[in-house]
Amino acid sequence: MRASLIQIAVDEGEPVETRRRRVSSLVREQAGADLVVLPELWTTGAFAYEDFGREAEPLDGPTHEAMAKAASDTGVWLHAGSIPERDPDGTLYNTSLVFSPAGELAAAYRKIHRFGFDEGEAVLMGAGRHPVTVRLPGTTLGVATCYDLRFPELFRRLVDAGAETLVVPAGWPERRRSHWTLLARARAVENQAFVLACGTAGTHAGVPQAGHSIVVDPWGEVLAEAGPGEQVLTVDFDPGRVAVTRDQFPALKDRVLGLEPPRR
Ligand SMILES: O=C(O)CCC(=O)C(=O)O
Repeated sequence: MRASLIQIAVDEGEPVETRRRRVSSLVREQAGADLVVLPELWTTGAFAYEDFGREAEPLDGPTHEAMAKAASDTGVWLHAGSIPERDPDGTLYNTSLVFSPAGELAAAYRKIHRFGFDEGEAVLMGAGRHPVTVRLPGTTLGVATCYDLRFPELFRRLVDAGAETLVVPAGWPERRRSHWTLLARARAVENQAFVLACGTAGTHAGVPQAGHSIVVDPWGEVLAEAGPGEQVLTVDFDPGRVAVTRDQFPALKDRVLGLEPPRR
């Protein structure tokens, strides 16, 4: 299976519509890939809080339209990263969109863990409630977004639902790059799954982005890692390695569920 992670630069100064066209072209350049992955909130930038409301779109808005067409023109599965989605009731969500090679929306995932503590996304957006998996020929994706990477219990739910390839679009800041790499490897090792984590480059809202998109195998080895700038990271991997790893080192089978409360 071939995956291409498009680590787009999100800089202010580039109008959203220009970036949408540029990203569409980059997706079309990935013909021959099976799966193309984009980062989190690449229309606005994950830290451009003031733009969330202005650029929010309905699920079937302009990014949906452009990405559905890019996926079908290219004949790839497209994890189109996330958009600021405006629900008909007015609530904003950080919502990831996954398209089939026919350009159909295969899944929408509203980010469950919102980042920002008492500001930004955490107060401006609603929280998703539903983990999401997507069945592809050859593997099942489990999707999560950026800050979700810090919450292993979500990934366990995805694995329990059959996920073998964990896809994490992000807008991770340079300041905590060491956490990004460490957590991507940890989620791969503990879940014995591939992790495809696609970040952004550039600087927006004064926050330099880490880049360093990364693909990790079920043994925790890094198959490919991007640099800090705009880059397409292409990697070939064998989804069958998940079953082999889980069979040869069956740690997942040793999980003990339903423990008693801690003794004090
Ligand atoms: O957890 C972090 O350090 C970064 C998270 C983040 O930037 C996000 O979820 O948008």
